[in-house]
Amino acid sequence: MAKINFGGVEETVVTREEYPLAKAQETLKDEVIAVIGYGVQGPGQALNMRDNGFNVIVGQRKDSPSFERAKQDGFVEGETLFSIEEAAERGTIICNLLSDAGQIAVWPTLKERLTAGKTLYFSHGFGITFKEQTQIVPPADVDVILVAPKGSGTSLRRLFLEGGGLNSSFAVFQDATGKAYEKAIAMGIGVGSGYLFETDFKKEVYSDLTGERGVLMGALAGIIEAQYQVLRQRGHSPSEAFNETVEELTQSLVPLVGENGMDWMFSNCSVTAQRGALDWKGKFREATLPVLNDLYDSVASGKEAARTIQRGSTPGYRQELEAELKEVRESELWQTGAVVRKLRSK
Ligand SMILES: NC(=O)C1=CN([C@@H]2O[C@H](COP(=O)(O)OP(=O)(O)OC[C@H]3O[C@@H](n4cnc5c(N)ncnc54)[C@H](O)[C@@H]3O)[C@@H](O)[C@H]2O)C=CC1
Ligand SMILES: CC(=O)[C@](C)(O)C(=O)O
Ligand SMILES: [Mg+2]
Ligand SMILES: [Mg+2]
Repeated sequence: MAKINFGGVEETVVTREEYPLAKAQETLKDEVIAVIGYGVQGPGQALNMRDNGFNVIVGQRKDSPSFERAKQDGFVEGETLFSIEEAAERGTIICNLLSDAGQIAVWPTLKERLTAGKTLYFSHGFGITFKEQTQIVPPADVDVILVAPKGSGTSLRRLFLEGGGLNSSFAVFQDATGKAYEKAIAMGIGVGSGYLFETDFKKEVYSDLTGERGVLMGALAGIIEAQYQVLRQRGHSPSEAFNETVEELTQSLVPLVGENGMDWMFSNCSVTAQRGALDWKGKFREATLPVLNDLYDSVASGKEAARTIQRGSTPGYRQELEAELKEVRESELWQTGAVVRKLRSK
């Protein structure tokens, strides 16, 4: 296991060089990997594992669009595609890739089929960490492991097809067989991870829920809306407000941050921009710190989990969610975005 120094702090990281695919195949050669749930992570992980030569079956509610999608992806009903019950019965590694709220309803079904020596796999620390709310308490004689790709299942698949890998966190919650750690790493390689960063279930879910509610999604969407609103109210046209808020961010500046860091992006902008950005970044940091601390408290207290579960188990919730997304899509800001996206010259 490589020890890598991150800005002065040493952490354990597994690389594909030290744990090559052939080794992962050897570790898991006798396993039947049952991917339960075929939403976003399900397809990404199942297809990558299948292409990597693992024995993969899918369990999904019959008569659902996702069941049809699994068929279209080449899983064959009765051979590699089953009901959730049957896949869980057949699987020796049961990958719980249902939505976090959906995992609660299905847990009794999975638990019954988690016989001694099997492995329960998650891509989120949610169900285990918030066990008071989810009632997900695995039997003591099974291994419980986690591989959480740090990105969308869509990106996991796309990167894999391009020959790359998305980095993932991995963790062991329960090691009944003495092989849980090895299995977690092998699964991480199997699903198409690049590098694997060691964590625990609680740290994974706390950081993940904070990240997606914060900078990655919630804060990003909120700050974009705020700046667009200010520019529009001060008389700027939709296209100008959008270009200076989103288009330049995604097309020019954030790729530079990804390439070589914040200072690299800054140094590729004018000194005027650099002066202003350095002066204002502190104000934005101080303004958002209390919000981010509130957010972390809400995650750590279980409030965010409670809301996820409460909303996620309400009938018709997916339609409600879609209606909320539609409102975003149909706002002037994102309608402008749709037009601006068509005006990209490639
Ligand atoms: N979406 C992503 O790319 C990422 C997701 N994760 C984690 O991976 C896991 C799976 O997430 P997603 O793929 O987003 O899930 P999802 O929200 O797309 O749902 C997965 C599947 O669960 C099924 N399902 C939901 N409720 C059910 C119920 N009551 N009974 C039977 N089936 C039910 C749905 O039909 C769907 O096929 C979660 O723990 C999530 O936090 C981790 C990293 C990224
Ligand atoms: C894609 C991902 O890693 C997220 C944002 O945490 C999620 O979809 O839950
Ligand atoms: Mg995440
Ligand atoms: Mg998440």
